[in-house]
Amino acid sequence: MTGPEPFGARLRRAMDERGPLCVGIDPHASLLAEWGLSDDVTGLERFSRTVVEAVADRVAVLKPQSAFFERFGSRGVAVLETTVREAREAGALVVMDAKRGDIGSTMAAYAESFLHRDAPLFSDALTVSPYLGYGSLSPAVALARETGTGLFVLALTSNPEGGEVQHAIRADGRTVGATVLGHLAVENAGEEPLGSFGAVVGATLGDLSSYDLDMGGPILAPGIGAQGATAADLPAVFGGAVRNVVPNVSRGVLRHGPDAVALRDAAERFAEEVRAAVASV
Ligand SMILES: O=C(O)c1cc(=O)[nH]c(=O)n1[C@@H]1O[C@H](COP(=O)(O)O)[C@@H](O)[C@H]1O
Repeated sequence: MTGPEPFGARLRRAMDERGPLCVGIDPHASLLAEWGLSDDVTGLERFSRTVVEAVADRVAVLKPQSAFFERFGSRGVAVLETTVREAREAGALVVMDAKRGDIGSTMAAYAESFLHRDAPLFSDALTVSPYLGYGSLSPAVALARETGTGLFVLALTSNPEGGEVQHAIRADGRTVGATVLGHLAVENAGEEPLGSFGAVVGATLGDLSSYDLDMGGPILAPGIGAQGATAADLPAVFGGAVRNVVPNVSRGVLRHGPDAVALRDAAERFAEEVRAAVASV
């Protein structure tokens, strides 16, 4: 096979070697204050560097939340560029959480911003919204295939408001969320050991046995910690698909800063709980 190694294969290896935990880099103003940092670019830079130095050499995935960097304009985006680069250099895969979604021709530009090899914000994967129609994402799918990167498509989100759209029943009797999962199954068909086109499915959602989560790609599962889910919930929520789950914890880890050792210990506790939960299935 020619071309770069696909994201799904790289992610599977990282999950096997490091465990599947994803730590979110979400520099909320309230966390900057708790860490004794100023709510400005200097505080943002210190916060992000501390998280990267504490955990990027041990967790499979880091997920910077773009909004908390964009808040500071171009200088915040420059910090985001450095964060992505340093996290990748330390061996973590970076999922850029920017939740992009637009009509196809504009979607192509969003994809180039994060998934083109020469982009300053080049990341291993990007979160995207399919709610302008799944097909609107096709330029991002095409570029991801070319550059060996991936997408995480919002399917069943962790927030309580998501249901009015995602659980809505279409004319064919399927829910909108199930339809998104179906598109991803087609995208990932035949990809071994794991497809590159993942779904975002909240860990907060309870029993999802009415959904076919086995769509051949990874499942990014936010909601553990601050939103109330625990690692122990994962088997009940995801069933057999739990082996493809990348659980995300942001504030649940970040609130242990600014001490790097405390951050690392918190991430390792979550990683251990996740390992035990996955092994129980
Ligand atoms: O795509 C996401 O990452 C995401 C999807 C979703 O359904 N719910 C959700 O919480 N997220 C993100 O996951 C992170 C959760 O943060 P904590 O609640 O602090 O662990 C935030 O960056 C959210 O934007």
